[in-house]
Amino acid sequence: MKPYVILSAAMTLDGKIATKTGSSEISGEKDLERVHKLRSDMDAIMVGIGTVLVDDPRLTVHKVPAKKEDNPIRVIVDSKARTPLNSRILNADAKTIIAVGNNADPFKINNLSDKVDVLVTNGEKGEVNLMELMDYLKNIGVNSLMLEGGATLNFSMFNEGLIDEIRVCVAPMIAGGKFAKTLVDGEGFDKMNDAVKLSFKESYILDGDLVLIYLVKNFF
Ligand SMILES: NC(=O)c1ccc[n+]([C@@H]2O[C@H](COP(=O)([O-])OP(=O)(O)OC[C@H]3O[C@@H](n4cnc5c(N)ncnc54)[C@H](O)[C@@H]3O)[C@@H](O)[C@H]2O)c1
Ligand SMILES: Nc1nc(=O)c(N)c(NC[C@H](O)[C@H](O)[C@H](O)COP(=O)(O)O)[nH]1
Repeated sequence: MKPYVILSAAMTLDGKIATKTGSSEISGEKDLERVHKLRSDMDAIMVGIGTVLVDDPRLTVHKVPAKKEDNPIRVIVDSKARTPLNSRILNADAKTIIAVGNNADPFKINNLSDKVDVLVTNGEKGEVNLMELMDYLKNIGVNSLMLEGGATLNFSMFNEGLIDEIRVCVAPMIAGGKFAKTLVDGEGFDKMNDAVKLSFKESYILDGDLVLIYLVKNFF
């Protein structure tokens, strides 16, 4: 069992979601409003620890008018319980769940547990078991989940067949750089035959940004 998962991201025309230094202001104002409306429509929002460490995101609805109840549950994929104790995702603006791996330091888990819910999962090599996390979320009533990156987590989620839909903003910019993060990094697939297949659903322009929506053809 799993929630319906929408991958939401903004990238430059050359597919980068951040520069090599981690700078990632890509969407225009109109597009950010679209993303925050989507946040308010979803039960939960998930990012990887890499994104928490670089961006210190709030993961709340703050670009369109909203009440506290409109904020989705925040889910962090954090194998080693490295979330800093002063991170904004630990504030009281929304419920937060931190999923860790089975090798995470019990002391760090305890510190995080004082502030938010911590779920210990049994993934390979101490990583977060994403299937187990999806099952847990669905069981607590999360029917829709917005995946907001980053590049590494996006690949794992595709690799395990857990993404249903993609909504990506393509901004009229080129960032370049072989060390810049792309929409999907991770190990990648060996053969184009193994690439995730998509079907086009919709596209539109918001100021200069192109919004593309695709459905994932899952064969799992
Ligand atoms: N433009 C956008 O839409 C957008 C959105 C989100 C993030 N970003 C950018 O992406 C960058 C961060 O991406 P990233 O790839 O470094 O980090 P990430 O956010 O993808 O986090 C990856 C980390 O999660 C942990 N993890 C635990 N279990 C895992 C599993 N099963 N699979 C994968 N990861 C697992 C690992 O420690 C791994 O290194 C930042 O620069 C951020 O600004 C951009
Ligand atoms: N759609 C989109 N356009 C962007 O230009 C951008 N940088 C992100 N990136 C998403 C990522 O998860 C960021 O970390 C949060 O957007 C941080 O900001 P918040 O405080 O949560 O609003 N997403």
